Amino acid sequence: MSGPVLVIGTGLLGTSIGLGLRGQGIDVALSDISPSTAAVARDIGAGRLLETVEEGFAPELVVVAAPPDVTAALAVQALKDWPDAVVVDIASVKGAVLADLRASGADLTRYVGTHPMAGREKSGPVAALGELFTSMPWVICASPESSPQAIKCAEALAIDLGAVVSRMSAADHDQSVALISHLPQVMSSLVASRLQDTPAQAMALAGNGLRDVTRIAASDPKLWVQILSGNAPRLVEILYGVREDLNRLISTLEDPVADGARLDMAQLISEGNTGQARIPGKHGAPPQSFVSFTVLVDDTPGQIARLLTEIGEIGVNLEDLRLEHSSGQQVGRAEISVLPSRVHSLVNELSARGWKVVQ
Ligand SMILES: NC(=O)C1=CN([C@@H]2O[C@H](COP(=O)(O)OP(=O)(O)OC[C@H]3O[C@@H](n4cnc5c(N)ncnc54)[C@H](O)[C@@H]3O)[C@@H](O)[C@H]2O)C=CC1
Ligand SMILES: O=C(O)C(=O)Cc1ccc(O)cc1
Repeated sequence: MSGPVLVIGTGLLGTSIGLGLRGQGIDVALSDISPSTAAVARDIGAGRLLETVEEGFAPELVVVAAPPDVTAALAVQALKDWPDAVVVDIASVKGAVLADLRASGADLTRYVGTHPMAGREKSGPVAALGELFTSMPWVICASPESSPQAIKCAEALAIDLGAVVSRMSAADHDQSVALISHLPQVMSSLVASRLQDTPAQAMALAGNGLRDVTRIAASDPKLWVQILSGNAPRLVEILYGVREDLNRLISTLEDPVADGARLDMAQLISEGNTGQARIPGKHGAPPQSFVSFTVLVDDTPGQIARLLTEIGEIGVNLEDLRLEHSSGQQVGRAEISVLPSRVHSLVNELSARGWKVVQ
């Protein structure tokens, strides 16, 4: 893509797109209903303010990165304001936005709905990351009206930001994300909401299991009201199934020593094992097992950086890293994941260099 690109809505996603494109040297103009939000995005380096662009400014692409409930109206307006531009949106629900666009009567030749499957539980420009989309899926939901040139431009945006393009209809997209994104959000919020009145003494026992399951419970309620209501029928179908599973589990646990109860419990966990193993690994590759071990790291500045540098010097590719810090302890725990074939030599080498390794 050569640009320029106009980003409308400079929150987490819009600013991340601006940062990523600026990193490629592409001219980016920024616009937000909140002038101070746009100014923050500009200050971070995501582009220049739309009101400061020169006469005759004509974007190649307009990216609507505002909340789902205003996305269709902004896309209609952008198609009018920028008659030579391709207009894409990145809203998390696609069917509802497309239906509103069609109802507006706008010519949708230059419009393509898209959805980067990358985000964070935070919102606003300050949380933005230029690398947010690297190796993450980006769904292109071309509609029958979209021109081949508009589709190519939408795909170029995703590719330029390092994402992996995946093509789907809006209906297939909404069906897929109901399970892959909206169910996890709801389950995470349901678990975390149980913690509201938990005594501090119990909360102090929290480990990574709880953190893993509840990370996205910190998401923005305003955004999620719009996402859940925009995809409610698909999510409800899945929740009926979850309700049945929950009812079965409750009956089993009401009499855990009954004949067959233990088999039921084992089945629940092992069915979860099967589903979990199907989650793709890095770069959309098939799931791959890594081996993890823990290195104890002194709680002093620069220790993590030194550990990572030394792993690089040893020549082993770090597949994942998780840091855990126990309150009141002078030591942090760095959980390192690598390919099984590399673990033995890495552990030996790190131990020889004086690191405290626990497996
Ligand atoms: N948060 C996430 O992880 C992901 C979000 N998305 C989608 O990206 C879009 C943006 O989400 P976030 O960046 O997370 O939200 P955000 O709340 O960080 O940013 C939204 C921005 O849009 C602006 N805005 C609101 N109404 C506007 C209007 N009428 N005109 C211009 N600007 C307006 C707001 O002032 C705000 O700066 C949403 O449609 C969301 O569904 C897609 C993938 C991931
Ligand atoms: O935080 C995460 O891991 C997410 O998965 C965030 C997210 C939120 C909304 C989307 O439409 C897509 C991704």
